[in-house]
Amino acid sequence: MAKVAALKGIFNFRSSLSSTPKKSNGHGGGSGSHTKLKRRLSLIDSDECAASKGHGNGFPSPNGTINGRPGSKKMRLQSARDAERSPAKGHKRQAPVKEQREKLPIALGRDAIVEEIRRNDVTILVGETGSGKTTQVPQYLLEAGIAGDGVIAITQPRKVAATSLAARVAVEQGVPVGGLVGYSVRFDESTSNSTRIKYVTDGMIIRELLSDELLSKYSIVIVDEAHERTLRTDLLLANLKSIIKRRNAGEGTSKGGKEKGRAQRTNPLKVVIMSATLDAEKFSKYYGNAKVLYVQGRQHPVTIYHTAASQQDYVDSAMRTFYQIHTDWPPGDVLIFLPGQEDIENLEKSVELYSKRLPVDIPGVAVLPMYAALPPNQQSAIFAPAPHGMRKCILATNIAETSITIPGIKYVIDTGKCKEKRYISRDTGTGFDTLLTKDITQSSAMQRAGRAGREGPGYCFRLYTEDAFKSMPLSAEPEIRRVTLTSSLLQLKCLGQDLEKLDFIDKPEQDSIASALATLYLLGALDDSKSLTPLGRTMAHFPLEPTYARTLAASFEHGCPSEILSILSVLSASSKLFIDNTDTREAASESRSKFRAVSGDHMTILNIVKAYEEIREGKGHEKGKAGRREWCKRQFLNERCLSEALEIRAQLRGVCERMKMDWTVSAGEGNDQPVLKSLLSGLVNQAAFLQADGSYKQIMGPSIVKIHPSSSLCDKKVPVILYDELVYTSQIYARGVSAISRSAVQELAVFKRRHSD
Ligand SMILES: Nc1ncnc2c1ncn2[C@@H]1O[C@H](COP(=O)(O)OP(=O)(O)OP(=O)(O)O)[C@@H](O)[C@H]1O
Repeated sequence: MAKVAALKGIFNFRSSLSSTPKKSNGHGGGSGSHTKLKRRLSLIDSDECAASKGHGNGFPSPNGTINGRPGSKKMRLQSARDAERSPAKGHKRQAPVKEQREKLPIALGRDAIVEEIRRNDVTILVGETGSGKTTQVPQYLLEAGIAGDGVIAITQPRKVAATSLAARVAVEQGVPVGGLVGYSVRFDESTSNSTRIKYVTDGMIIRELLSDELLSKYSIVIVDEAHERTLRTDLLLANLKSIIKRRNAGEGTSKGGKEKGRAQRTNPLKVVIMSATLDAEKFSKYYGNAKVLYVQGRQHPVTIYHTAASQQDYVDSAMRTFYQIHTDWPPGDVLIFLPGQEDIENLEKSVELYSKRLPVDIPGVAVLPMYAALPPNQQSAIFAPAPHGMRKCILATNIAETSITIPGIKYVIDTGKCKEKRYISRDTGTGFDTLLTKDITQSSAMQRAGRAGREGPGYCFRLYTEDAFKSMPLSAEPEIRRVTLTSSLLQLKCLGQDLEKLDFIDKPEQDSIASALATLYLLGALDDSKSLTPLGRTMAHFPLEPTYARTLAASFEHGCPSEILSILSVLSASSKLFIDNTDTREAASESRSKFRAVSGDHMTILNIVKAYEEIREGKGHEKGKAGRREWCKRQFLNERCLSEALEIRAQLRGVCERMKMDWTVSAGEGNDQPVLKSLLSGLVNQAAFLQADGSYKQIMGPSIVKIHPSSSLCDKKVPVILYDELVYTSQIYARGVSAISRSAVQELAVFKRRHSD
């Protein structure tokens, strides 16, 4: 015990975390160490995660309740205490899956849910996190025969949720994944003719619309986590609305004359909208007053703590809170929510550093990062049990916020921050998305807390005050109102639909629509009458942003798809290739000089990919994974980016093959011009002329930009540049820069004249 006390001294919890509890939930009688923690944290009871809560939280009123497993507050606290008294309980052997299924709160409402969905075209189902919506509802519907001969699709905003849910439901059904239960996510599918329950990302089902506009193979589409309001979910909701009208004999809503209509139906569609934190009324109205069902209760309680004062340095607070849990609390893994990769990497280093200083009688820590840019095999590592005797500490972005159950998680630490995509408009009428760190919403906070308490009682430590929680907006602004619509507009054009006319739950801004139209016109995907061109149709087949899809299409004209695929794969990876900061810039530049191409950064990227491939093939001195990592480190390159890029490239090559486009064609060693011309076709909006004072002026915009110090062209003066992105600091910098030829500039000038006529 003396050792532990000394350890706490090292971490020196802030006074804001050391204040007296504001309000106790009454389960303070546990171990001495637990009492100490309570003194440091302001302890409040969780309303939004409590077992029997059905109202008072801004969500469902009990009126529509069809099911309940209403544990009293006393009962909940009792079970939490039990867990603390016998720490081993957190790791107890799970009951057989059949028993687990029957114990879920949703199980009591099974018949009522099935009956309501049988009777209605559209049903909205709201139930607490962990009540069993996502895993059970599809199985109930299949077992009740409601799906007929069709497939039941369950959409998810994220890949990892779709694949892990399919795995879980396959276990529950006692079948292998890809048989009765399957999944389909970007570039990865596991289904067969016998698949009847299919977990699918919202992006994939939108893509399926391109080949089957009525989604005719599905008899039921369940839109899960609808509260997230991703752009793709909103697109799907709008399409489902019109598909129901067309497939269900023109009735469209869940009310009125349906019995008569039903007799004439051949292949009707049912839609179920689900979430734990949903504005049910809004969705109900949107679907013609669709029926709303509430599933009350959660299987295990989650106790929530807020800090007494706000935390300036959330990464540091997360680290201290983690070690407080690790040294004081019973066994159980910890999930920490952070906004992005950079914070995750920083915290990973700190947690690992301190774990080496733990006294011998304190268990070790297994730190696992979890963010979108990680390769799938590293993402799935979080689902494996911690090595014997260790505590798992998962550092995640909001990729782990909804839907998933991570075995072993008992504690959640919520920093209250996330990254949100936002559209920055330009005066040219076009714009781009950028990621901004911001405070989360109440809905996110509840979802994050809901990742604990899935296998037993859980605890959520919020690194923000209760007042801060109360002043958060209930849910995020729908993506359709804040991100660029270019990609979606292109997909809709392929479906023969008009973004302006589609019946969205929230309409997009006129400016965003105009900007998306302008960009697609510039890229040649639309003609003067806003109609889709054959080029636009080809572009839509590539799972790339339209600018890059245009570049790829152009590379086939210029005879260099092989090179362009390598470059675009790096640019499409979720993390940056160059590890770059002011301190190491000179050393990095020197060690990378051997890859440097005269024309600039794009050809340099190509040289790096080629060198990395040789290392992977074992041609260098560096062997194995560790050797590759060491090689990258020496050149200040990010290995994660390169390995992800090779995966992306393989997937894109597959798409080209399916479209009978020969991606093996190459311009040949040192032949930069075709590659740069192809890039210019896509990045037409991202070019600038040299000015007399050495700065550059955008061709398609008003801004004066400088070349970023990290660029290989930083101290060169070239007549025209094209760039990947602009970075706003004290001035505007162009990053990822290449020099383009005068003839290419002339082509661009002609293009610009034509555009402004
Ligand atoms: N992979 C898994 N391993 C172990 N148990 C699981 C797994 N997936 C789900 N469960 C169990 O099933 C319960 C219900 O999960 P499900 O995802 O269906 O709930 P939900 O109501 O959809 O929750 P959410 O709103 O958070 O998505 C979990 O709380 C957990 O007990």
